[in-house]
Amino acid sequence: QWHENMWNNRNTIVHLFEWKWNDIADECERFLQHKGYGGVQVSPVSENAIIGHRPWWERYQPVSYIIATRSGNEAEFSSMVRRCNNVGVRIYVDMVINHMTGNMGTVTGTGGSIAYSDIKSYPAVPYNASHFNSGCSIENYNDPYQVRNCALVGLRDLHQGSDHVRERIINFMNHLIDLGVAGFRIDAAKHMWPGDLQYIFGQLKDLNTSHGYSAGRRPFIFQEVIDLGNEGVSFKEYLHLGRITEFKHSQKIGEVFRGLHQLTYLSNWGEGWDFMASLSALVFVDNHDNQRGHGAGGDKILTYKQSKQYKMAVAFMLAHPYGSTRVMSSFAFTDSEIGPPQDSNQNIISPGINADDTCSNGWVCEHRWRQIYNMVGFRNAVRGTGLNDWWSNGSQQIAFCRGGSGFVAFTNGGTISRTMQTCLPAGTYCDVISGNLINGRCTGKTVTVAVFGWAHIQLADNEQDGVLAIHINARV
Ligand SMILES: O=C(NCCCOc1c(-c2ccc(O)c(O)c2)oc2cc(O)cc(O)c2c1=O)[C@@H]1CCCN1C(=O)/C=C/c1ccc(O)c(O)c1
Repeated sequence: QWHENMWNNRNTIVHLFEWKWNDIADECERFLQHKGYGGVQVSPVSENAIIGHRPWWERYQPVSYIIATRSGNEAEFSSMVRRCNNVGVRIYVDMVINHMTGNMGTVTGTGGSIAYSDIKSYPAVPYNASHFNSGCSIENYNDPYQVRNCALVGLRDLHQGSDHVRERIINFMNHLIDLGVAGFRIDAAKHMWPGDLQYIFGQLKDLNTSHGYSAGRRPFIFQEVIDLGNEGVSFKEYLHLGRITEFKHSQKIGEVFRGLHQLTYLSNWGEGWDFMASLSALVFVDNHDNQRGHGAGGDKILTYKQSKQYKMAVAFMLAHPYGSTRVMSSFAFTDSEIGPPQDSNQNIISPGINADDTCSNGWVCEHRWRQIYNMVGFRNAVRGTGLNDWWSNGSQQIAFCRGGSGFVAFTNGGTISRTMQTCLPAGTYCDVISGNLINGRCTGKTVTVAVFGWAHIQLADNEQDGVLAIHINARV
């Protein structure tokens, strides 16, 4: 449950937040497979409440476990999983199983189901009042009982100790496994008892071998446990169940690349910064919630809006061996509630793809930014290596090798202009931050590595990007 079940020349999950299933299938075939992305985290697939202004978080208020949302229906979802698996891109489903909707009287779902949230009746599952916890709402996050047994922001809190609730959840997740998914994000895991989750995960099938998984593969599990170290519930309670989102990584990497800590202190990044063990961590720079500025990590979280620092942070995350990596792919927003780009009938608008491979129609597509997709390629090239030959100028300039397969340099202040050890075999390499290797030529900087790995590295702090990266798969 800690292994992503990706093809071995792939890594990194991209969260295609709010994308439609047909568009994700297209993206797997036309882009993700070619850039070495290993999988896609999709938005919740279960029918959700229709809430007036269509806020992004309406998808986190289930009405049933029918696959019917603004992203598409079951047939479209099933086709997407098949098409993406066929090109080696795995699908991970965002599971909202802690709760159903808020208390909003009679509510209609995106698949047309009706629910009576005031009396905790969800006939399309079916759930009735006996399947929910008592009416308390969470007041004190330092009380682990409240956090699990009371309602999160008033959302109807399911009782995962109930046999019926367990059976409905297990049945839904096993159906998704039948359709070929590789694993699950467990939303609001902190709000469910580890014992209940352990029971549920234990009843999940092995992955469907007709989608290319070897026999006996277990679903990849990554649990959303927001724990910055000061609440009653600790991430430690979930370590034995699967990976866990490491929000400290998101918070601290934002602080570092905003200049609040000098790069030289990144020399012990990971467990040295009080993060959880690397093999337990799912890491990211921002996520769908905290990119809006009021989630975990506060206003220091870097997003597409601070593009230079954001690309440096993503590049560092992908260059460093710590954790299993996830790249955020957003729609543009100014208002923190607003949902995805939609037409006059409130249908989600598909991203347009420009001639330069960027997106239009209100989609940011960070995963299509050259500095980001090329670092996904870097992470593939250095697979299996550690971090070695760390260098720093003692403040805002650092560089390191990944085995003998890759080299990166960062400056967050001042110009690097010196001969450095790149650990790479002699040859001519393309800097994959400033350009691509196309038809045997570098469209950006070229780095000539001499014998014993020495090369002159030039990186000014007024350049478009404060990063330089070379690796064995970008060698002229
Ligand atoms: O002000 C809000 N919420 C209160 C503060 C955020 O609390 C929420 C947390 C939350 C926040 C901090 C924690 O330490 C924690 O344990 C939980 O997790 C959720 C998970 C859901 O599936 C659905 C939700 O509505 C929430 C949520 O409201 C607005 C309006 C309602 C939705 N929402 C939001 O802001 C929605 C946020 C949201 C939605 C989905 C997520 O997966 C998520 O992490 C956050």
